[in-house]
Amino acid sequence: MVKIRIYELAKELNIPSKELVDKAKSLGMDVKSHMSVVTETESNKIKQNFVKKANDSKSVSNKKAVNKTPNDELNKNHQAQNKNKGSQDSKAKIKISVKSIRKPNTSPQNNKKNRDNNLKKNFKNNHTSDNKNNSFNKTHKTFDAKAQADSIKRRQNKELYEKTFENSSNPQKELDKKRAVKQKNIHEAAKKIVDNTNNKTKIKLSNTDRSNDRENVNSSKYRQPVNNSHKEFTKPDLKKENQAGEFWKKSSNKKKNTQSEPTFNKRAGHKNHKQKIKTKTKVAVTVRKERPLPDILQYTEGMNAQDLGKILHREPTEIVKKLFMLGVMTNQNQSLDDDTIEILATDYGVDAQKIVPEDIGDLDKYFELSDDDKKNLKKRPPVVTIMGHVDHGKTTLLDRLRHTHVTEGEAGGITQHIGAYQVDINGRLITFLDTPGHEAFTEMRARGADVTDLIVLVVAADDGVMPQTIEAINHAKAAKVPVIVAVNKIDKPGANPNHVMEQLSEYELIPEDWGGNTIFVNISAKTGQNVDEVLEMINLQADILELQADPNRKAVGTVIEAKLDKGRGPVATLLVQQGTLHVGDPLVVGNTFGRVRSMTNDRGRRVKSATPSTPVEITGLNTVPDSADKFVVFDDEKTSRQVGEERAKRAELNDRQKAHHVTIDNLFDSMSEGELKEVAVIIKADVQGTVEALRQSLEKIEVKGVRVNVIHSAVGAINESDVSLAAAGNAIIIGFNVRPTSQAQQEADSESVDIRLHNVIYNAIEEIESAMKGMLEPVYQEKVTGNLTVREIFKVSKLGTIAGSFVDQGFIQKDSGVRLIRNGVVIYEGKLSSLKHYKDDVKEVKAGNECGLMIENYNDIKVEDQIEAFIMEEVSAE
Ligand SMILES: Nc1nc2c(ncn2[C@@H]2O[C@H](COP(=O)(O)OP(=O)(O)OP(=O)(O)O)[C@@H](O)[C@H]2O)c(=O)[nH]1
Repeated sequence: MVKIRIYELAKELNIPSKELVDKAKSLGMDVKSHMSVVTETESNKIKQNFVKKANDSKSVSNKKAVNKTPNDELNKNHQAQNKNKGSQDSKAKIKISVKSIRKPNTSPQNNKKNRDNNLKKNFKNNHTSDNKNNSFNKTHKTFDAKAQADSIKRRQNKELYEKTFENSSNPQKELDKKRAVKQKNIHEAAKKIVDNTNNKTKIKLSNTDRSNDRENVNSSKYRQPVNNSHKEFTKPDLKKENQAGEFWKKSSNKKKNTQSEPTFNKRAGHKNHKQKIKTKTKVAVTVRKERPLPDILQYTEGMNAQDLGKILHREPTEIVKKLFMLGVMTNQNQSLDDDTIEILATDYGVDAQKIVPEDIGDLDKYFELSDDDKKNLKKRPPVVTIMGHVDHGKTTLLDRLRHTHVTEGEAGGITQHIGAYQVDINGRLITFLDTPGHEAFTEMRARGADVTDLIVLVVAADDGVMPQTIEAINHAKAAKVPVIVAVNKIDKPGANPNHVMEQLSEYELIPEDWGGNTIFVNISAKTGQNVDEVLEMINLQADILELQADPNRKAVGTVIEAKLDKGRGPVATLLVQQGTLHVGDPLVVGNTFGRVRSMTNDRGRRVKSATPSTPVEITGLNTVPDSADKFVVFDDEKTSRQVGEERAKRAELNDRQKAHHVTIDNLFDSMSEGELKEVAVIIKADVQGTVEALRQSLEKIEVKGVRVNVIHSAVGAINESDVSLAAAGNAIIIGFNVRPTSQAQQEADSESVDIRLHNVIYNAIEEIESAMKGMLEPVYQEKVTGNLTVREIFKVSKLGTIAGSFVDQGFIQKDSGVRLIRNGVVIYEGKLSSLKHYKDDVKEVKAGNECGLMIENYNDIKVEDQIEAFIMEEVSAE
């Protein structure tokens, strides 16, 4: 037996299952639900029952169709309506859900209202048709049931809708809350940015700001201008969202230069975040608050607008603008002269003060005594150098002094050669430089170290004045150092001290006994006779010289000698000239620096300090200095390092430049620069007669303001001593019938000493004279070269007046000066602008020729005018 389920049958009959269940129950069938089964018979019974109903209604509708009544129309409409309604309902199901998602503003109440209206309408229509037509009533019942089902569905949907929105109302509220918080954060962040900008202090964002910003950026989606507050709960409409993102991106970009507007999407937000930082940086620069001007504009030479801007607390552009307004066209990097800076300062209403940077590399300034130093001056031992001719007994005398007064009384004391030593005579110290002879002395002088206070000139009584004696005298004179003459070897049988006195008188060393002021002591270095008297005389002379120094200040002095010791490193003998040198003192020595690590005196004893005129050997320098280098003690090692390095740098530069000495070629340059008021000359000749003749001739040369000073003249070859003297005294060596020794030539080359060799006296004299005169400022003299007569005038509108002239006398040149003379009166003086012979440009037109000439910037030339042509000629100084 075929059985059929209620819902299948309902489907077949196109009626709701429930209606069918009810019907089946009314027909007495055992049916409980739509899942209940009915037999085929029962099924047919139900079908028949429904078909009958349907036929009934069909017959009614057919009848109505024949007599088309308004009710039919209405029914038709009703059916159509219902049909539509059905489809609308099904759509409504979707619509509700969609609407609930997309258009939450369409409130449930509104929906309910609409649906109720529809229902009412349906009821109204149905009610009307019920009154009119019973069959319709039956149909209505069907529709009524359907409407009920729809109603239930709608209710369910409504509940679902409400439930959904009820549930969603909480997150919505939370979102609203969050949104409010984010909004607040944005405002705070914005406020911070503004504050930061105003304060100028903070360009970069703090972490907090950044995190806030990030949040703000994220929160931007909560700030969408969407009226539909439920949008977040729908399936995102990506297209729209992207559009919105683009919108916000754009709008954010637009607002980039104002304040940051959180962007829609995160990436854009991140990008914008960076832009925000940039924007803030930019803003911070532009709204920089001006700092007050300083009271004084302290500037150094060559400052530019940028440097001045920093000092004045102004933008360099402002400085440039201001200078422009003051009539100075410049840029930010261009150096400004002192006057411009002063004017600028005045314009700003501040005082200008130029600061001359201190030359840290200059050691000489530390040798100058301040007023304080002068208050502390105390007597100091004299520094003595022994000079004299070979074998006259210099070394013997030094040894005698050393052993008599140095090692004496110091059992086991080892005399150490450190280049200088001190002797004690009656409680007074005398410092002797240990290298005898004038070479070392001159070498020191040549290097700018005048450490010697006194010279002891040793002359052997049996030998008399010899060439090196004279050299020594000249060196002493050049150094302006007083001389004490020690006439030595008086113990020798052939000794003749008086003869020595006589000889020396010729060199302006006249004994006191003879009315002069030179101290003479007759001694025997070998026996020690009168050696102490020499020492006493030295002290006497020192008293006359009033040798003083300030022992309280920081030490300065000179290197006597220096070497590299294998075990101790650089070792230098220093002569303290001012102040007191202590172990541990940071110092600069020449072009090196260091700290006094150890200090030893001339007797090999360790000492902790050294007072003025004391020679000490020190260790602790970085490199070996040169003899005659100066040393200066500084406050700290940092400064000494700085100065030492600066000096080393300069020395390197100087090495590259050749030492400048006076030569015949640069003689006049030196004279006109004011370096020279006298030309120092050394004369060496083959015979004494020539030496004298040259000396006298040279000394007679008369050139305004300058004279020749023969600092040394002697017979013999030009030797190293001559060269070193010339180097020290900036002298020119003139050799007559003599040649320099190879060593002297080498030294002259290295020291750039000019040696001039002659064999005709006149030539030697003329060379010096012309060198002195020839480089004088050139004097120009006018020389008239020709006379012309103007014979014709050609006036050319674009050029001016061309004077057709005849050269009566001499010549006229293109670069000649011309005078236009009319009736014996000079009308105009100027230059030619063109000179032609016929149509050709020429350089010169001679007498007897015609020419066409034009005078520069002058056209008032008339026929019969005379033209005088002249040139300026250089004439040599008288
Ligand atoms: N009789 C005598 N001989 C002396 C005296 N002084 C030096 N002599 C001797 O003269 C010689 C030369 O003496 P030095 O002291 O070497 O002379 P110097 O001037 O130092 O010589 P150089 O170093 O060559 O320049 C030596 O043999 C000495 O012994 C003296 O007073 N009397």
